[in-house]
This record gives sequence, structure tokens and C-alpha cells, in this order.
Amino acid sequence: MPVEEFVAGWISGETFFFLLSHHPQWWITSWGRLASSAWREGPHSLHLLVTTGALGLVLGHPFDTVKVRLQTQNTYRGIVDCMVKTYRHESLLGFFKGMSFPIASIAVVNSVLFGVYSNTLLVLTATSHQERRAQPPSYTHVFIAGCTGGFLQAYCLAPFDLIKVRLQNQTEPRAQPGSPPPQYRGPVHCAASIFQEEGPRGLFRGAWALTLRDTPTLGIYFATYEWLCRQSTPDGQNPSSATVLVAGGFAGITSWVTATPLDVIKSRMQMAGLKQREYQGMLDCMVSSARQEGLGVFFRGLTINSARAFPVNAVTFLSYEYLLHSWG
Ligand SMILES: C[N+](C)(C)CCCC[C@H](N)C(=O)O
Repeated sequence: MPVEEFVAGWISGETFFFLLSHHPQWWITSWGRLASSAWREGPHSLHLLVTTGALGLVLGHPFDTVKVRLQTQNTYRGIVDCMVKTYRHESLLGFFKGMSFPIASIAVVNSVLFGVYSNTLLVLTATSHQERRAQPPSYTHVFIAGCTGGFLQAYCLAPFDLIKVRLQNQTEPRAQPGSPPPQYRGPVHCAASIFQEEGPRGLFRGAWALTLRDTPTLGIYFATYEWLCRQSTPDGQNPSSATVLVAGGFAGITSWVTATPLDVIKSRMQMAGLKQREYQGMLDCMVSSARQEGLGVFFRGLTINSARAFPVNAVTFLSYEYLLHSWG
């Protein structure tokens, strides 16, 4: 089984910088150093691509926090109201709650997604990544391979995503003397408390909704990416960097448009069991949310999430393609 796709997915998901850089000062200075050396070496430098992957995730996280809050809390009137309240009560740091686990896990998740996708295509079409420009796979095969990757990555993502959502929803300001501490002190404490209270299954709360969200929509993700690349690339040639960026960005948005209804349900199920109400199951969550808040509830957070999805997915595809290309 070719492993390059797993490795390229891993690096484009990009974690090792996080492991090296527990300290924000280190992060900022080393990113600055890498970016400036990459600038000198030219825009195709690996450093630049890899660090922009991480940077995209960091810069995208505040948008994600606003999205999650709009989806699960009914106290905000809209994007601006949520931003203002978060900033007033929790300062800028409030937007970065729950960020460490996504950064630590995105590499594993992307590695599984891209690795399984490419190897499923290999099984279906008997072509390797390098051969696929000359012999492009059908969109049906691309879709099936994307769904397979999406299905398997959902299981790796589920516990990390649960902890992210729980931490993003803690609206307490940073510990001030005398004020009650938030329920979870950090990602590890959050994981440990869920494990203690609900056992290992507790960590997979909402996992079904997540799997249903990701399986078809990651098929759409890869099919959109392939379609957009082929539209603007002459037959048999590799797409240009600009094409990859635009196709990756729109693939991200398209797949999020289709994923948002189940994303809302997934986030609500993950929050169930805390202050909010319990649901009997996914269907109950859908029906009661729609009854109480109207059908618009299924598109909560879509605008802000699309603004985040474009740059994040543009960079992911660019580094993935670039890495595979440079390994020949
Ligand atoms: C399938 N679904 C739409 C859920 C996600 C597709 C894009 C995944 C990417 N890591 C991101 O965070 O944007």
C-alpha cells in the first residue's frame, strides 16, 4: 500500500510544529523565521506551505468558535453579537478556546482522510497518484473514495472534536480570583472528566452524527476539487498552484454547505448531557431543533464557516499536491 499519501496528508494537516512549540513565543518567532527564509527561497518552499497549514488552522479557529457558539447557544443574535460578547467577557483569548486538540489531531485526521482516499482510488481504478493525471478516474470513483476516507477519518476525529466543542462553549472569563472556575480546566482535564463520568463511550458522543456528516460530504469535497481542477487544466497536465488553491477553497465551501445541517445536529448532540437538554437521539434532536427554531437552524454558522473554510482548504490541497509532486 503506497504510504506517501498518508504522509502528505499528515504533513499538510501539519502537527509536528505544535508538538515542538508548546510556547506561543516560540511559535510566533519560529514561524516568522521560517516564513522569511521561505520567502527568500521562493514561494514553493516546503516550509512556507507546511507552516501556512498550521497558520490557517490557528487563524481559522476564532471563526470556528463563533460558528460552534451560534449553533449550540441561543443567546446570540448573530455573528457580530457573538463576537462582541465573546470579546467583552473573555477577551481575544476566548476565541482560541479548544484550539490545542484540533492542532494536535489534524495531522492524524488528514493523514487518514487523504491516505484512505488515494488508496481506495488505487483499488478502484488501479492507478497510482502519479498516473491519475494521464488516466483521470471517473467522478463516481472519486466520490466513493472520498466517502470511504470520510467515513474512516470521522472515527479518528470524533473524540477530538467533542473536546473542542465542549471547550469552545465554556464562556467563563479566564480564571479571576473569587470567580467559579469553568467546568473543564483544559483539554486533558476535559477528556479525563468525560471518561470518568461516562466511560470510553462518552468520548464518542455525537460520533454517529459526525460520521453521517462526513461520509457523503467528503465525497463531495474530492469530487468538487477534481472537477474544478479539470475545468481549468489542459488534459494530462498538473493543475497550477493558483488552480489548486481556488479548487481546494471551493471544495471546502461546497462540502461545508452540504455538511452544515448535520454539523448543527452533531454539535448539539455533543453538548447534550451538560447544561443543555438531553436528546433521545439524532432524529429527536433534528425534530425538536426545527420545531423550536424553524428550518433556518440547519444553516446556522454557515456564513462564518465558509469564510474559514476557503483559506484552510486551499492551503491543505496546495501542500498535499506539492508534497506528492516533489516526491515524484
Ligand atoms: C466534510 N466537512 C465539510 C465536514 C469537512 C471538509 C473540510 C475539512 C477541513 N479540515 C476543514 O476543517 O475545513
